Amino acid sequence: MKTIDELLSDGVDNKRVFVRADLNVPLADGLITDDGRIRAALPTVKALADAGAKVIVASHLGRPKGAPDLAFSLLPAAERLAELLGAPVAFAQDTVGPAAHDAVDGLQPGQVAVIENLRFNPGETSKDDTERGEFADRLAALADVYVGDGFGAVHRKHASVYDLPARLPHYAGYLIATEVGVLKKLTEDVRRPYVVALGGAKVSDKLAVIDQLLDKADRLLIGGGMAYTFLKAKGYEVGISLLQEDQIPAVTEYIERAEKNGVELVLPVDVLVSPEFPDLKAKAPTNPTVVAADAIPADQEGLDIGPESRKLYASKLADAATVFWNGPMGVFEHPDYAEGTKAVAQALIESPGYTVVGGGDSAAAVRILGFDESAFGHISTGGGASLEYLEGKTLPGLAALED
Ligand SMILES: Nc1ncnc2c1ncn2[C@@H]1O[C@H](COP(=O)(O)OP(=O)(O)OP(=O)(O)O)[C@@H](O)[C@H]1O
Ligand SMILES: O=C(O)[C@H](O)COP(=O)(O)O
Repeated sequence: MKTIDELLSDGVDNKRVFVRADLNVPLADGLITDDGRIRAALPTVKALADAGAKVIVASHLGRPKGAPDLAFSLLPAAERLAELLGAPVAFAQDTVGPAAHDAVDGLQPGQVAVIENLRFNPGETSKDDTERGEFADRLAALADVYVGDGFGAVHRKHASVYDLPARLPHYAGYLIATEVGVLKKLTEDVRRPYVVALGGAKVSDKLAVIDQLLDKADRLLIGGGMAYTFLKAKGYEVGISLLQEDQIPAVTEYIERAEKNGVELVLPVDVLVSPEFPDLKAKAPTNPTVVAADAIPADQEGLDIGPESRKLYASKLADAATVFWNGPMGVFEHPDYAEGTKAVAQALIESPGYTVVGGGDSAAAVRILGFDESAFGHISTGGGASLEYLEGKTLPGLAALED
């Protein structure tokens, strides 16, 4: 993989450089609630601008349906990028149309433009190679060189991630180089005990990584919405908690394999329950009840790990030499259900080992809950991407930068 340093040493003065970043930041009422991914894009954008390139920054935001939808405009991200760069950033209201070409044509060496959300075009995410290729051709017309730096999206076989680099000289940006370096350590020469904490809501997305980790990790802590599928597989009732019924056979096999492989699989011993999902906007108090994990009432939903589980998980993290954590332990967006996630974050901070936070919502949770980012070994910008890397999958956005 050629890196941006090679590009910079060859010289980029006056060249149009397309940077595929991941500026997919969480928004509430049009305001960015966590700008971590924009800050993570800065080293590459700055280095290129400082070297005199005309920098075109492109990204997706959310999952619009292949057509313009202002709720998913990249404008707030472009404005934040300008603030962080301390320099004006042009914004094009389309992606490959006249506005994008005007914005690029108007760039002087050292200036930056952001083009509108790539996913406003059906070609970006199309499963059809020709449709994706046609969109990639139109993107390629904007630039002379491609820099892949959107680590959070490298697991997507999308036009700007996979097809575009094949059409331009391509290089990996600083963020991708850093992220891959860290994850490589976890797959190659991990220091033990290696403890993995998994939570969040997307059980089916995370099953494949559990499958892999059963051969690699020494201890696996399960929390968040996915814990209830495990508790159900153990024969407990889970009330109206998040449950992926169809995954129970797979999870049952994992529980058996963990035992066989000597992997310690740790499940919550108590949980916080409530009759309904909390209002994440108003955040009104909900008076949750603590119940044992095997005694969840039929009409209640488990929304966080309980106080005994918090202590248990912290103790299981205390002697780790390496920790990988992905997915919040509860519905941390509501203060009544943030304690489990806080306890795990705190345990990582106190851990003497090397700690990696695996992206997406967990990284946002760390920052939103007020933890100091520098207290963690590495906070990845990619949730799904880091998990797929650990699964050992070929990631389209990395493969495309390799040849
Ligand atoms: N017990 C629970 N019931 C329902 N939802 C939960 C529960 N615990 C956590 N969540 C939700 O899980 C969501 C995060 O899950 P997700 O799987 O997306 O995490 P992630 O892997 O960090 O993020 P990403 O996939 O975006 O990188 C949060 O919005 C949180 O509210
Ligand atoms: O948030 C993410 O994990 C990345 O930006 C990828 O977004 P996606 O899951 O919508 O492809």
